[in-house]
Amino acid sequence: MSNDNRQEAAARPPSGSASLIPPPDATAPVRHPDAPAPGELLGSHYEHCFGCGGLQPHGLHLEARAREGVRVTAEFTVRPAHQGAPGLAHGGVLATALDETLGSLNWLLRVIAVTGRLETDFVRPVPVDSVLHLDAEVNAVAGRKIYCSAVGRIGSPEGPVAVRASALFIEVKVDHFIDNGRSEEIQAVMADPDQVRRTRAFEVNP
Ligand SMILES: CCCCCCCCCC(=O)SCCNC(=O)CCNC(=O)[C@H](O)C(C)(C)COP(=O)(O)OP(=O)(O)OC[C@H]1O[C@@H](n2cnc3c(N)ncnc32)[C@H](O)[C@@H]1OP(=O)(O)O
Repeated sequence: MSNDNRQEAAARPPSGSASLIPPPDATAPVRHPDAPAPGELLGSHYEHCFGCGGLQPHGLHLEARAREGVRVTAEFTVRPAHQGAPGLAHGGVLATALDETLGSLNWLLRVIAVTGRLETDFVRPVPVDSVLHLDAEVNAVAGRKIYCSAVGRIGSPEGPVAVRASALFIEVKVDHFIDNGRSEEIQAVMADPDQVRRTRAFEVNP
């Protein structure tokens, strides 16, 4: 793709399916009064998470930071282990970085929500050793449905757009994990007061 065509693609709004368009009765997202302050690092929701967990040796180690409103930013350094084509990031890894950044918006709403749908536009290849600057926000909420979007830019927050995503997150109860997760990990989490505290931080009515 030529540079002109890439610029045009970056300027285009993401082409989303109908289920990613908020319904007419959707409302603006509300930042929870106890949400982390703008500028604060959000921390990991689960230390073994592939996206953000510090104890996950194969993970992306994303660290998201709260911003004003219902918005977060994160940086992701593309390592050789993240390659798809020679010297370039794998698209699935980039989608994971977007998914994790979008998931961290949970901290600002203080709800527990999982990805129902994630649509990604890959606008430009991302070379190994690039730092991808991710910026995600919640656009609207309708009942349990959280409509959000994210963009990733190469090299700086003002750098060229490489990826965009639109997503629908669905609010769930803690039981979603207890009922569906492997019992080994669920029991380990429940026995760890720090992990219980982290999970509680997402709940509006703990
Ligand atoms: C402790 C904090 C944890 C934070 C984790 C963040 C990590 C990063 C984010 C992730 O990667 S999460 C992991 C990947 N996602 C999943 O594993 C979710 C798997 N899917 C499910 O468990 C269920 O399908 C889901 C909970 C999403 C929905 O099932 P439910 O039975 O609760 O809801 P339901 O199917 O009734 O749908 C509720 C509404 O959402 C809509 N919906 C659900 N899935 C949709 C979908 N895929 N596309 C469009 N709309 C969808 C659905 O149409 C409906 O709309 P209406 O209320 O208007 O009728």
